[in-house]
Amino acid sequence: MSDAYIALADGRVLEARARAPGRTRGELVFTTAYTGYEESLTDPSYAEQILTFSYPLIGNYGVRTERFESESVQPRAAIARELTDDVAEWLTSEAVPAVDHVDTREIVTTVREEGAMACGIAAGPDVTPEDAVAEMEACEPMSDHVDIGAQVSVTEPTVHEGGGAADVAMLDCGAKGSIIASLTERGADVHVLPYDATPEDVAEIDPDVLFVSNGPGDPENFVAAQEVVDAFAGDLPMAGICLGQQVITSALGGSTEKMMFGHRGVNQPVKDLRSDKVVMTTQNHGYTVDDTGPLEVTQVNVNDDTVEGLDSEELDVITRQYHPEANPGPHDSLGFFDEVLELAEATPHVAAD
Ligand SMILES: NC(=O)CC[C@H](N)C(=O)O
Repeated sequence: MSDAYIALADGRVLEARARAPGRTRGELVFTTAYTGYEESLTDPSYAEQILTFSYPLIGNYGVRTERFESESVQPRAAIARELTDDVAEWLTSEAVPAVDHVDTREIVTTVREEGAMACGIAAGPDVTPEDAVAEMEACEPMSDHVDIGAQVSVTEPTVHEGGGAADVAMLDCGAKGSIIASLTERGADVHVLPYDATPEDVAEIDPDVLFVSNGPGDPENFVAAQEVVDAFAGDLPMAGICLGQQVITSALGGSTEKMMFGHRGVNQPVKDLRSDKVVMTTQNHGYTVDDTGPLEVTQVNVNDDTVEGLDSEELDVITRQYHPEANPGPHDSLGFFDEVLELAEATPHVAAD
């Protein structure tokens, strides 16, 4: 008898071992990252998802809060071939269900062939396969989580001082801590605003650059952030990472679409079209820009040609689909933050009309 079950939308129920008890549901995704489980498990972009690790052993170098990207565990549940006691205890204390002793290759190939899908988990003494199926059946599509920003954003404006080299107004749609740190380390003061901040809130800061953070779910649901981008387009330099790229593009007249299973890992090759160089990048996204609107494609994914970087000299915009802050992952693309600071210093302060 198993003490954990994973129910998939295609009707299968997999047996597993409970490592942190509970019942839950979410969109089933996988990451191929072989390190960085603490960063992934605290990345707010994983809200409402169940994260499968394709790397078989997760937890082999402990759990340290210095490596966290936010204050809590963000995916609804974790699945691995083998979770160490350290990770199991951490997830138990955070009340996030976790299971292991399951064939994660089967889960990964299923998601690759059928797409990210609804999933239910039931773990702990006395659970039944039907419990997991009931969870899976109650799982809503990601785009139905219309106010997902409220789960991951600050509720009050917060300032992170970096020395006053520039004032960055950041719309916090679920920002990773290391994105803020990458800006403060370069001397910027980062004024973090709630995901539903208004153009007036941004104008009050009188920033040098508007930054739209990463975040979970469907970018089309971040309506307030799109309104802010629209209000300042052409007047204020802008930058964004991941959801930030998607929100900026949509607000400027482009559009996004859902990918079949997305990109999650630390070895995604990205080609810069201007220098012809390829760098390795960290990624975590399930949507992609399909119509770039007024923005020009500067970087593409070598595997599938999806848009990885955009800019507009006229509008003073630079964005990345991947994660240049590289937590976890290769440091090839850290220079993006220098470009953001250059953008910030290039233009005098303006206020919203
Ligand atoms: N890391 C992110 O910002 C993810 C963006 C968006 N939620 C997606 O899945 O595409």
